[in-house]
Amino acid sequence: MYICAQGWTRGMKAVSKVVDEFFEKIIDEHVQDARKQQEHHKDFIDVLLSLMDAQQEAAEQLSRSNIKAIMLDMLVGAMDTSATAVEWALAELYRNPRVMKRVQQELETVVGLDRLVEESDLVKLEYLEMVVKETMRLHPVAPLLVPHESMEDIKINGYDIPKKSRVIVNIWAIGRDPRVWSHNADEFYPERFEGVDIDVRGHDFRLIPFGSGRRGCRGMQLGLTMIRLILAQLVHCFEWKLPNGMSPHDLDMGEKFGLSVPMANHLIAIPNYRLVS
Ligand code: HEM
Repeated sequence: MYICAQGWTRGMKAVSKVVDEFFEKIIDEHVQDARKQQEHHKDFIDVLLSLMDAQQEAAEQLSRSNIKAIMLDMLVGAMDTSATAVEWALAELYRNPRVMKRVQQELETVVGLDRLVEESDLVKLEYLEMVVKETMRLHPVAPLLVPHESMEDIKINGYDIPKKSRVIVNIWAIGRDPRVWSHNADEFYPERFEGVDIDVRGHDFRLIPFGSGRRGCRGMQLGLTMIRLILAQLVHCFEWKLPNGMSPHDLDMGEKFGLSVPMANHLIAIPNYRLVS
């Protein structure tokens, strides 16, 4: 018999029960809305439910448990990642007042100071996009992606990688490699992306914060939009000050290592409203 001394199994079962009830409630609400044929915008759960209904006769049917598993995947993938990226971006902006000024100037030119930034503004905010890329280069949220498995024997750079090897890609190291990013690889310098065709969408292996290929991040578009919009709104609406006369150079940029890498000590700053009304 196995006894879990720390009570982890019991703890995990309790968490799993709470999460399961939460997902059940969301699914029930969607089923009821669909029954009442209420006019509403069809979301992700509606689509999964209609697939489940359409496949009732099929051999491999999508079940309610499958839907809950997909919801859990989405929740886990989405929760910390965007928040961590925004926090790193803000910390770098504090440490680099020149870059902060340029982001604010771009926002003043494109949006002005009498309304909030909207999602439709994002395409015009080119410098902000460079700031997000530079943040993801130096502070990838998942620095080792997630472990992959090679499907075939392959040779890369003279190394034999047998089929079924566990492959871990160190994008943290790629992002700081001077052979890839030149002598100022450790510097936060968004201008390095000016006029250079490097995106974060998995096409260019120098910068793959969302991974690449068919196991790449499913929520990349949502994640990118959230990071850009939240960062733009925070910088546009507020002037930020560090507490107790702290200098930007005293900021602790230490990392807390895990599957995702947030700041070791969370950023604390004081906002001052800066819009006209
Ligand atoms: C800043 C935001 C995000 C970052 C940096 C990020 C990063 C990643 C990375 C690195 C992977 C592993 C890719 C690989 O190993 O090749 C991944 C997988 C995944 N992400 Fe994200 N993610 C973000 C936001 C989101 C959001 C918002 C969602 C969902 C709404 C999401 C859902 C997923 C899912 C479902 C997977 C697993 C894909 C699979 O295994 O097939 N992610 N993400």
